Amino acid sequence: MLRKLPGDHTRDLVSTVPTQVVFRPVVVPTPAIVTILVALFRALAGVVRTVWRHPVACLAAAVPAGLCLLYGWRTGLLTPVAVLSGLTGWRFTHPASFSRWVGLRLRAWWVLVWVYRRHWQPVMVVSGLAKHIGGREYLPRLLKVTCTPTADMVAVKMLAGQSADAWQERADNLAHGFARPQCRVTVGSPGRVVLTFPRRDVLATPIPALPIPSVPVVASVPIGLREDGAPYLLKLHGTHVLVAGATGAGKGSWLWSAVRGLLPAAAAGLVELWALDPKRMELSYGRSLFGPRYAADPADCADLLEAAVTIMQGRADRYAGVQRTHVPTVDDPFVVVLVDEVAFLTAYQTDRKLKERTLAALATLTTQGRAVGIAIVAALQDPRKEVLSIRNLFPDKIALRLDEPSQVDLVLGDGARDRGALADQISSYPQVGAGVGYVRLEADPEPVRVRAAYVTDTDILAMVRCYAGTGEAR
Ligand SMILES: Nc1ncnc2c1ncn2[C@@H]1O[C@H](COP(=O)(O)OP(=O)(O)OP(=O)(O)O)[C@@H](O)[C@H]1O
Repeated sequence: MLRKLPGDHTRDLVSTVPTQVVFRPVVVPTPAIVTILVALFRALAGVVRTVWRHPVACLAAAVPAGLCLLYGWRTGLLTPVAVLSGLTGWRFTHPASFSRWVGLRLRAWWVLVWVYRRHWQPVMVVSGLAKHIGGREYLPRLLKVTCTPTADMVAVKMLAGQSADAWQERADNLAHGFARPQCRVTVGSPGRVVLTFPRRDVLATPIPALPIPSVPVVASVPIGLREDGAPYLLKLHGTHVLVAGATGAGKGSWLWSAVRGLLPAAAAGLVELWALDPKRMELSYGRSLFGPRYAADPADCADLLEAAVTIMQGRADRYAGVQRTHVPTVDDPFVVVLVDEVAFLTAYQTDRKLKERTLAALATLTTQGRAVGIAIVAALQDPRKEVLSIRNLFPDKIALRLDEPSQVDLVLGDGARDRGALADQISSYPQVGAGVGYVRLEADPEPVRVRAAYVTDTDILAMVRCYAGTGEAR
């Protein structure tokens, strides 16, 4: 109407204020039969849609109703009673499968209706994700809610032309709007985002040291848990990992969890664990696991790194034109060089020559080592470029508790904090926050929140008792 007669629209104006123009709706007289037919069609479409979307719920209502009509209310009542008793029995005998097939689905339906759909319009409008154009309101579409044991996942179709960044910037508004502690926004398929609202933090309490793998594992090592409760495996073979975190952030638990996971492979000769421990306070505790490949003095550390470079070059010469990737074997084991507080060897090293040797060896290993089976796992307190100029040579990064918001992007790369990596907000209370961090892998820009298991001194002593001598030169 307005498009056909552009001059007419002022006739329908009800009020204008500087920020808002309100139109009186245009009333078109319609014959009653048309209105009735439209209403009937809508009702029918609604019934078909409901049956299509919720077949089980419809069946659950239809069967007792049908039995009631055919055989009376006593028989009709029998079905829901039998179903309820069955469900109760299932709930108590197999809680895990009940939760997966029934509990979480019921919960998803309930939070869809009671939380997300009920508050959708006001939250979208107030957070600025809805749009008003020509007096009409356009809302992003709430597609589906699924529940995991720890979080609600809300799939959303964005408005045409909207970007995921706009949602990431309003993650805080969404969390408060739906009364959830946090909201993380991830990109689904084009035009869609998934909002993850954690209900309970599975990472809020320390995770005891994980069992030592029963078989040698090399590629991905069990480290701890992800925020969705799934086990977290850290890929080490074919990459290098930088773990950055303020003092007391729990960097040690990442290093020790990696060592613990690799011990069977080291015992089988498929992995060599090398340790550089300039502070002498971390890896020295399990020193006998590393045999002669342990160094604490900066000069010894530089020697050890150069020895790794020599191995790397030897392998590169042998592999050239023969093989392009490394396969761990007893003759060519996967070499994992653990470096605690790498800044002691680089930025804080006063001997310039030593510092240059160390940096050159680290840079050579991080640029050329992964294809020939050498990985560096380095821990660092201060992530500034002046402290570790080669930090970008580490493909995979982990940000544990950091002191300032700006440090998050320094560690994980631009935009990581906007994508939900709130490493500066991790609790400094060790019980709650030590070992917790955000992981950003080379292959995936979405940061994942993870907690490393806590390998205590007692666990390390037990590891030493079982595996001492593992690192002796073969
Ligand atoms: N994964 C963990 N879960 C629970 N508590 C932990 C964990 N990791 C470490 N802690 C606790 O936090 C304290 C500090 O840990 P840790 O020494 O590993 O930190 P750090 O980051 O290496 O600190 P620094 O850089 O000062 O050496 C430990 O003494 C321990 O009590």
